[in-house]
Amino acid sequence: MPFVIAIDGPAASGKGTIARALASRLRLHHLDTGLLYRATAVKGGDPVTAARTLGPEDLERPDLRSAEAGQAASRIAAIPEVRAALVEFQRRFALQPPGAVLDGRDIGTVICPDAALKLYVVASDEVRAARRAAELGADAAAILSELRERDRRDSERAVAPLRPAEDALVLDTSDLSIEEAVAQAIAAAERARAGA
Ligand SMILES: Nc1ncnc2c1ncn2[C@@H]1O[C@H](COP(=O)(O)OP(=O)(O)OP(=O)(O)O)[C@@H](O)[C@H]1O
Ligand SMILES: Nc1ccn([C@@H]2O[C@H](COP(=O)(O)O)[C@@H](O)[C@H]2O)c(=O)n1
Repeated sequence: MPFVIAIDGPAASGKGTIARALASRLRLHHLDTGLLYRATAVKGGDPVTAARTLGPEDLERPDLRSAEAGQAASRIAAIPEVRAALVEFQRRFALQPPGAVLDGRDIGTVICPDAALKLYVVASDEVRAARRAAELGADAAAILSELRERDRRDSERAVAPLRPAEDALVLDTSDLSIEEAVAQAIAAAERARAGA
């Protein structure tokens, strides 16, 4: 049985940083599922067709990480047919041996409800905005309102809204360095692997 770790949480909380480190440390595959929604939005045209025809080249575009792509992604992510078009790929990815780490918004609740470990990564709005602003070289106040708008849309949508799975472990990274946050996640993964 592949070892699957589901990581969810609001924008810029540190999900991807933790997911990459866990995958590298535990030698698991990693999928940043937000990229699928960003690529669908940036591809343009009818979003359902874009999601159904997404190819590897769409995931390599240099403009996927922008704040605009994030906003556009959260709009098309509310369309049930877009989500449905992306489910199968994510589930197949998760089942590759020896296992995988997937990060997103609905991994623990919808995509991989049987994951061995579910982490819900959070940080205060201000900390998230400061980190993302530093990463993009952008203004923290503008980023703060962009993150809040995106989180609200992601939490309020009818299908697969952003929320912690009932059995998720909440990891608040507000006062943790990257090394401290990763260490806590690795400890949780080792407990899950040992069946504790
Ligand atoms: N514990 C931490 N301490 C300091 N900086 C951090 C920490 N965790 C993540 N970061 C930084 O915060 C930024 C956002 O982190 P990351 O991209 O991992 O978040 P995310 O939740 O995956 O974002 P998104 O929702 O956009 O996919 C990055 O620049 C990352 O280096
Ligand atoms: N499992 C997921 C992953 C992402 N989304 C939507 O995509 C937007 C961009 O995601 P990032 O992780 O790259 O910031 C996000 O705001 C969500 O709207 C999703 O719905 N489900």
